[in-house]
Amino acid sequence: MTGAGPAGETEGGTGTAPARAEAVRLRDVTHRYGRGDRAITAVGPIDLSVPAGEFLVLVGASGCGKSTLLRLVAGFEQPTHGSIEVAGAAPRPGKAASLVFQQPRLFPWRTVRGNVDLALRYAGVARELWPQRRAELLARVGLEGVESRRTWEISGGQQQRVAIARALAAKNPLFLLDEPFAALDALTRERLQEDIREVTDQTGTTAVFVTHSADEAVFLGTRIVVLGKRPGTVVLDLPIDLPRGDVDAEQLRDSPRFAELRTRVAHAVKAAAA
Ligand SMILES: Nc1ncnc2c1ncn2[C@@H]1O[C@H](COP(=O)(O)OP(=O)(O)OP(=O)(O)O)[C@@H](O)[C@H]1O
Repeated sequence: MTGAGPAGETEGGTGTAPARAEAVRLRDVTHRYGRGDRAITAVGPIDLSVPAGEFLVLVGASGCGKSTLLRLVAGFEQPTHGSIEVAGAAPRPGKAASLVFQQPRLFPWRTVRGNVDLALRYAGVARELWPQRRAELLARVGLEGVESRRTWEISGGQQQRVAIARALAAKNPLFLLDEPFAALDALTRERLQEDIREVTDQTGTTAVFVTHSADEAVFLGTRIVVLGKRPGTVVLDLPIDLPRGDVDAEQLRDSPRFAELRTRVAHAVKAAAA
């Protein structure tokens, strides 16, 4: 990775590993809402480079501009200043990335099957391949056996799994996730954290994930960026050196290194918000 903001603290090696392709690049990005006296600067200036395959977690106090940053990367907003590239080009709304929000945003009149099939249709998958792809996706997110249910007949955690399956359907190399597990109970949240960690590791998907939780950030991220209070700039850019791949999640959460990193992140968030 490269590029904390000028005031930011950056950690990590000097980089002898071969350079990975750049999934996302923000150059001197600032975003303001409104005009004149009513204008507020939501975020920036920010310089950030996200290599392909990284799981970047954005943490920061409420209102510091995390969601704004995600919307900019998704192409839903144009930065007031600076530039953004996703895979080397300006982000195209709806095409740049797959998005997962706090609310699953499913189509309630459709079944689980119908919701996933719609995503496959949007992704341009040939209809004859849908049953096989759908089965793969539902197995991947641990949702076998509920295909025929309407979305209101399954739990909140299952609904979020459908949302993740839909996001995976597009085979998009970039995932943007805005507090996707915030509304779930602690146990379901932990299970989904484990699943999204595994799925992104296995598929090599680049992720930018927004959360308020230092715990969630340390468990998920290969790198954590803490934003200061509005307008958010990078105050800490921390590579996470916890093991990836086939790990025992419980052991990982209980490890001294995990606790150390969690404290570090929590302190940085608190100090930045003060
Ligand atoms: N569409 C908008 N129009 C005007 N102001 C906005 C708009 N969206 C966000 N803001 C303001 O920009 C600032 C940053 O908001 P944003 O939602 O990006 O922060 P956040 O860090 O994601 O907050 P939270 O953690 O509470 O979700 C806030 O002051 C917010 O009120």
